[in-house]
Amino acid sequence: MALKAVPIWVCVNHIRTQLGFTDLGSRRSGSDSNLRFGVDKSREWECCGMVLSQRAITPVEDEKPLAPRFDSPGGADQTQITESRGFHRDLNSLPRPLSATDLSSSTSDCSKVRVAYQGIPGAYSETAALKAYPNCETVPCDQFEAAFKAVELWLVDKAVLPIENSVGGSIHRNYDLLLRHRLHIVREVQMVVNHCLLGLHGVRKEELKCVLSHPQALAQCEMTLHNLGVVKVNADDTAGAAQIVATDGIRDTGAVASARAAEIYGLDILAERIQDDCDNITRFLILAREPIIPGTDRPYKTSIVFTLEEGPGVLFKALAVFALRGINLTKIESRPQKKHPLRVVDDSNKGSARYFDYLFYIDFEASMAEPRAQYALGHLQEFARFLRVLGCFPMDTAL
Ligand SMILES: O=C(O)C(=O)C[C@]1(C(=O)O)C=C[C@@H](O)C=C1
Repeated sequence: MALKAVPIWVCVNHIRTQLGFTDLGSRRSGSDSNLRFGVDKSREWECCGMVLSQRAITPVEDEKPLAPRFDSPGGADQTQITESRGFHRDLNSLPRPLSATDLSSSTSDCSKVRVAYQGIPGAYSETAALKAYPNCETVPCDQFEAAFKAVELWLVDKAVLPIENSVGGSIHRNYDLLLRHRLHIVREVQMVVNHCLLGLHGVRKEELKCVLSHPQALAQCEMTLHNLGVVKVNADDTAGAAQIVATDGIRDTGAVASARAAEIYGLDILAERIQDDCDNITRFLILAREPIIPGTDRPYKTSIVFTLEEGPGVLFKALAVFALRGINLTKIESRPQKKHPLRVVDDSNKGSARYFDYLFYIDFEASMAEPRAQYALGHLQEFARFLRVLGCFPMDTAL
């Protein structure tokens, strides 16, 4: 497998303190892993340096060589040197370093952004993409996996991913995808989701026998659908359900979807705001190939994932690194480690014990530009077996 330098490589000096740590097993300190109130600053910087070297190079399967340029007397030599190291062959072709202007423009001038989402036009994920980037071009994908791949293959700039809902809870599969892929969370979007019951023109809701929708949407309308006495049928996404109802033309089948989907697929809205909780909010993440440069100009959140050793109080210690620094946690999620779901711990007196092995996902309210966040992660690194920063991004405070 070839190694290829990605654009982030040139940004590393600008984001020294802000990026994630990966695979920290080999760096763990054998010394003090007890809680303490201060940390050694030099150590924090050291671990960031380690991260940068790991983040600078991403393995790719299909490296396309850059054409060498000989526009200066030293050009050929320079090209040979960089080629032999397997890095950039042409330093002039490197992307320019990101600046604070890039960060602010990425949220305002969105005209050329292409955003992949799972579903078809009219899906809530598409609306979330348009909320984040009002002038963006939305690109439908059949699966979430395809949306991730579209970003990785440079077919689109970003992907939007529903991650949790105020009624249905976490979308676990999407947590797993975050870890499996190497994209960065660059933004979050919180959106009120008002579900409608849709049907063919002239149908009354009492006539419906069957209702199609995305499982999350069906779960969010559990009581309404139960009271209607309909059979719930899963569809890939809410807009896809509306499309099926429209194209199949079955009068006793409805869909739970958005008002926008009703308009797109020419269906009647039989009932509005049918979700069980009127404050039905879904949180979406926007993912990109490169992280943003975190600031302190507004409230930021940082998302991390880590694993811990087995033992009493380890999770307590992990969470205390934030509490000790007055950092608020907004989310904690645990997922099984799919490749190593069980950990065997040998206790020579009592034989070996088998434990479920977990990944912990945490969102905390602080920017990686803040020393307290850097210290907290340096501290966590002391007893985490693995730690990765999934992204640091502005909090969505507008609803
Ligand atoms: O099916 C859609 O329209 C989606 O965008 C998916 C999705 C989800 O996965 O949670 C998004 C928002 C709503 O919570 C319901 C469904």
